[in-house]
Amino acid sequence: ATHHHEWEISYQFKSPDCVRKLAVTINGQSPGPTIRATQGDTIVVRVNNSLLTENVAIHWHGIRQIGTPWADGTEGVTQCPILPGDAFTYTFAVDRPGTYMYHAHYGMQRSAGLYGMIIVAAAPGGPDAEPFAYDGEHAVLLNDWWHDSVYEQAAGLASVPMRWVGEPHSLLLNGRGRFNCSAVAAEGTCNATLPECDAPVFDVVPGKTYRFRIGSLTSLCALNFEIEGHPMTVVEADGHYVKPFVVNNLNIYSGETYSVLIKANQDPSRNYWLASNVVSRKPGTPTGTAILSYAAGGRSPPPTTPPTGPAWNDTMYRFQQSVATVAHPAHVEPPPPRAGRTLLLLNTQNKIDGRVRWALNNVSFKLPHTPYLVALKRGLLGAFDQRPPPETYEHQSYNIYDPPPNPNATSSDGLYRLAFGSVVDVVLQNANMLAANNSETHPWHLHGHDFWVLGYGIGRFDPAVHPASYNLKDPILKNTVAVHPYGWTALRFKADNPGVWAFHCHIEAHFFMGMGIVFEEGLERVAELPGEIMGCGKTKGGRH
Ligand SMILES: O=C1O[C@H]([C@@H](O)CO)C(O)=C1O
Repeated sequence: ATHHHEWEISYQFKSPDCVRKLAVTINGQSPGPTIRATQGDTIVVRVNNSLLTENVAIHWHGIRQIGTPWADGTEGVTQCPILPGDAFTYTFAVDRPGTYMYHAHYGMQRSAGLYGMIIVAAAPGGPDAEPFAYDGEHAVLLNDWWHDSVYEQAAGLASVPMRWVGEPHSLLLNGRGRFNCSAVAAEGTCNATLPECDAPVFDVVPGKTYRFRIGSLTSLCALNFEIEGHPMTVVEADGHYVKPFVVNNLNIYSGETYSVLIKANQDPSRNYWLASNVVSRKPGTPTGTAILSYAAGGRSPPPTTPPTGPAWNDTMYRFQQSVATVAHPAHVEPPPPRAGRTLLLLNTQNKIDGRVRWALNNVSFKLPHTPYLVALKRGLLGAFDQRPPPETYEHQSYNIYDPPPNPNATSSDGLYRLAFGSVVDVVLQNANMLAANNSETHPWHLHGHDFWVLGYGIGRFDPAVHPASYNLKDPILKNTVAVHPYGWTALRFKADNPGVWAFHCHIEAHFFMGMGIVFEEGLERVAELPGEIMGCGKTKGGRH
């Protein structure tokens, strides 16, 4: 089946956490409408940009875009942005069942409210049929939210000295949160009685089993999600079935999705909290909440205090969940036994011309003005730096526990060109930031592929030692993975999807500050590019 959607992108006054703010909306909504389809369907979304003075581009997060690399929606990589007044049609297949998301991929626009969920049902009776059963289903999309505009945030990040975005004002569940209005200075901008910021309610019937699809598109925060009194069995991660394991609460990083099963087996005379809490950074934001409602409890808030989650700085707790996430025994897709090429990427916070930036092997990423896909197809060699970025760093001598000894870095828009069909390993090594005694969690997201997660460690990655302990038996396939503080994460993928693909930290501020790279593979196999991805108005695609 083909599903057609007509979207109008516009600014609207919204009060997701009871505080009025301009948000980028889809057909007046933030989050936007959930896209629902069945595996094998085609999605057609015509995006009309009514932002008046602002460009837009939309990325379909977790959808591999096989055969449609120009529909990945990554401004500067796969397309020119959609200009105000223009329309752009994204057409792509959803070839795998699972829980996915979409969001703006232009500047820091995702943080302005342009995001939503994609839910793809398994083809009935097919090889990807779900290896678990449930009676009902709910979806929870997690986010963090600031009252400052993304322009204030971006300008702050690019300033000397940098003005960091700081901790979010609110945590949102399905686009709703609740700010304490007494803390808002301006009269009339906070209204706690608006239905728009009422806690979302999820109904359950006693005795039944529910699937919760949970996604996070936070701009900054790693989150811990909990359903008070209801242990969760993890069954899906990023569209892949997981060997089931039970948690009382779930750590989820920006760009990840999970499905969990819960049994509605608690005292049905009351309600229970859904709670999201900041982890990995010292929390400065109240718990985000929603209500699990057994009918007898009506819509009323639970009688308890919302759960506050595990200790925010318990890295090993989160590490253990990462390691526990492996492929379901009946759905193991073994990785190729070895890679033809290995990239060792040191993640550091640096300074360039006084600006705080992030770098990989001391190169900070900047997006080119001409999208790579177009530049490469047309042989426009001057459109970006032709020198490939470095494949490794001084891994034997670099002390990841110290701030960078030489914080200076260079910036580049060069990319890694991969042999089509080759197997590539990437090891992401985390390190200390500019300030002493701190290393953050970075969720890395790869476009156009799922990768096998071969291993995690805390400390210095040693290429002579650690590959021997890789999980080649049942690694999970994912599109987003955490690199823990002072840790490393090893992943493997096949460069078998012709196109140009971004790979970056999914923290909005960090990609903006240069924390990403780009891969090209099989460019000669990319079909003729649709003119729509280039230029604007009547000159789009070089038409005259
Ligand atoms: O890039 C970042 O900058 C701040 C901090 O290092 C400086 O304020 C922070 O927490 C980041 O992740």
